Amino acid sequence: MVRTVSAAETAPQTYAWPVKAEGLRVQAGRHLAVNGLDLALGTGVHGLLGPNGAGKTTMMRALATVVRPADGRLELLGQPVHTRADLRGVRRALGYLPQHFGFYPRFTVREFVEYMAWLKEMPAGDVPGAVQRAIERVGLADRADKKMKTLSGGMLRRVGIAQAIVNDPQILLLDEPTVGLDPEQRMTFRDLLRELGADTCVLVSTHLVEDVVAACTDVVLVDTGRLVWQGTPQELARWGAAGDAGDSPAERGYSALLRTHRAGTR
Ligand SMILES: Nc1ncnc2c1ncn2[C@@H]1O[C@H](COP(=O)(O)OP(=O)(O)OP(=O)(O)O)[C@@H](O)[C@H]1O
Repeated sequence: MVRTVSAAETAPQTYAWPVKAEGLRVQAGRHLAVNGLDLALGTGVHGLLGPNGAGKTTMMRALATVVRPADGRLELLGQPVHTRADLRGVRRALGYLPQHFGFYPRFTVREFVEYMAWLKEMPAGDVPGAVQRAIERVGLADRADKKMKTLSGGMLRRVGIAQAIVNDPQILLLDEPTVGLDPEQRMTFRDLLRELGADTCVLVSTHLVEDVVAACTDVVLVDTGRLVWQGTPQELARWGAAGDAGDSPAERGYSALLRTHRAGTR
């Protein structure tokens, strides 16, 4: 299949970071869930770690432009999105799997992914091929014409990943994509992540430190709405000591960094 290359893709890149946040503050209801976040993300797979309530979902929602920041700066693909700018161009280049995504249960997998491709304003001629490829990449080709309501939880999650990648996004945001995936599918998904990270800025939130070690080039650790630490999975593993909680060097590194951060903020 020959993919149509948009003008945006051939234009010279004028920004240093696909994602750049400075002093970002984002409300979740009345709560300031992201509270002064500084972050720069390049091409690659960034694993977003942090305890429950750290602000990961709220941060993803701001990056996906579904919630406007309360304060600070946020630039996506070099374009400020914290202002009232026209976001259509940026949104066309985004892929987003929310923590909970809605769908019409009577749609087939193919109809749903097509519908999302249409919402992302993909050229009509590109849609059927792109949809088929996205469905194949998540291993659901044999279910493509089954209704969404007949799928298992793990399969639905994979449809969610398919809709997020259908437009070959430049920024891909995946909020807990591996929830409900069986071990075999998690391995396949890690391969897909590595493949996508070659030319895309991928941010993937998870509670599974082992997934981050296996598939991410970079780790982003957040707590109480702020960046605690950023580095490679190998550096994360070096932070842990024998007394830290966890079953692997990276899990112990995670515990050690959070402990140190919390001691410093008390
Ligand atoms: N609608 C809301 N109203 C008030 N507080 C909220 C709302 N949504 C989220 N919060 C609070 O904001 C904080 C951050 O929530 P968020 O869902 O972003 O965290 P998270 O890191 O994704 O957590 P988890 O790992 O549990 O998914 C939490 O303290 C949460 O209780």
